[in-house]
Amino acid sequence: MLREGDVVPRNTKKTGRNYQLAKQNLDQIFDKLPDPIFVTDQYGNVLLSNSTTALTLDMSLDQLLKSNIRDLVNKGYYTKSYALEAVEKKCVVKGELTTRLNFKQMSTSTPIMDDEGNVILVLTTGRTIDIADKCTSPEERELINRRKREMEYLRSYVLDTDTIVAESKAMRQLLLQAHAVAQTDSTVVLYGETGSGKEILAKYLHRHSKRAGEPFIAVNCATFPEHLVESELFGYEKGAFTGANAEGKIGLFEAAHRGTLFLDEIAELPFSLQSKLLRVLETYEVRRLGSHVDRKLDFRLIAATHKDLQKMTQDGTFRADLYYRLNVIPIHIPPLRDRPEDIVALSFKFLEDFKKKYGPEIQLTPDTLESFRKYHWPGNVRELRNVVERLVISGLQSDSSEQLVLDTQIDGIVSQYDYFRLAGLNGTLKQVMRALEERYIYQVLNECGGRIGEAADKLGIYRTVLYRKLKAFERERNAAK
Ligand SMILES: Nc1ncnc2c1ncn2[C@@H]1O[C@H](COP(=O)(O)OP(=O)(O)OP(=O)(O)O)[C@@H](O)[C@H]1O
Repeated sequence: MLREGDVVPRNTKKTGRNYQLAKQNLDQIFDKLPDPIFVTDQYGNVLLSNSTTALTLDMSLDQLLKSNIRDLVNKGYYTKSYALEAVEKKCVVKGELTTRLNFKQMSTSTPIMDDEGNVILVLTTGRTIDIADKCTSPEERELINRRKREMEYLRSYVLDTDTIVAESKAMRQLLLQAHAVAQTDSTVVLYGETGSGKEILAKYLHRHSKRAGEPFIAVNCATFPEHLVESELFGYEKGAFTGANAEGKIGLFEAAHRGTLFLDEIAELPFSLQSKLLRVLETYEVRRLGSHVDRKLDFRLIAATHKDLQKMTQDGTFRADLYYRLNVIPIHIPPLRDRPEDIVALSFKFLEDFKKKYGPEIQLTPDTLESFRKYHWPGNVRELRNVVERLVISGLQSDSSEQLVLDTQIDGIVSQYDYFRLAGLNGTLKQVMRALEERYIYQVLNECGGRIGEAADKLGIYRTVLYRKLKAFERERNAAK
């Protein structure tokens, strides 16, 4: 951060490191733009674009980047192309067009010329026109408004999934490392406590890799019953075993073909399957259960765990050969309590997210933030997100009762006085029971220092059930957005 008296380097020469950084990250800069944008060559081939453009056309960014504008017009993705007109006329061309998903846009195409005045590139930007107001019939207006809401949702989805808060030095370095690693095809193991951000980082690696337009398949090895893991991973042929789907089923390895396979909780993979996984990673061939044919696949593997895999190899619970095959690039995500700068930045991010969703004017007081910084966060970022959401919902801010709620959350001191109101518990019995269940689970996790197995024992449930519940809490919140 700049302080008074600091000398700000002036932007006189376009040779500095930051300029190079900006140039190198042009793809990302494009992708952050909330409006459609693309660059084509003189033949109409799309060279650069962003996810928003792809969304208005109902296609993936990768598909778009392999397309030609003339073909897109011929196939009805656009009603017309100003980019092609700009090549012909050699001047800026503007006008309205409609995309396949019925988005009306004001499009501006600007040609970029070489020294001899030949068009070499065309930059096209679009602004979605608010046509809802011009519609007369209520049905038409409703349809368009619905499309707009869908578009807003997709747009925020595209932008939000990419947002990794990295304010602490440790996380910044980690993201730099991740960015470099994303460009390679090496196997990565993400180590970190539950809720510390392994999956969001795996998605980041995928989105910044050459596989970005292909599938990202996430599999939690702890949530499959042992007898199902093999058929889920490898798939099976028709009638391979009793109870199998009559049509057969494609496995998750195959589903990840050309993309990224994310194996979460890899330490929970049954020992018998570890050697099978190793074989796949050595040959990149899989054979469905009940089949005699090996299928050649191409995917990148990212694994994650909160356990010490190396120690497990010494204990004999994890195959050493698989460990060495997986552990090509280990990335360790520090627990949230070790990066207080992120606690604060994440709190603000989540507060903003939830304010958009729930709308109340709410602020985090310095006391709240201080108590956040001091807290142990056994459930890491996921738990912080939950706490901020509860705070926003209960609307308890800048008075003494808010501190009580936080104390309740953080130190397990339950005040009997008007507990339900202060804790923001209301609604149907089912809703209150669910909220209490979630809170209790996090309290026990806290008492167990974040150790899932121990917490599950204490709660009297299987660890797989506990995982499922934690994921379900998150899913429900996402669905409620
Ligand atoms: N640095 C971060 N910036 C923004 N959001 C984050 C960050 N880290 C984690 N989150 C959010 O916190 C929640 C938990 O993260 P995630 O699912 O990636 O954790 P995990 O380590 O994979 O958890 P588990 O071990 O339980 O599978 C998600 O909602 C995720 O989006």
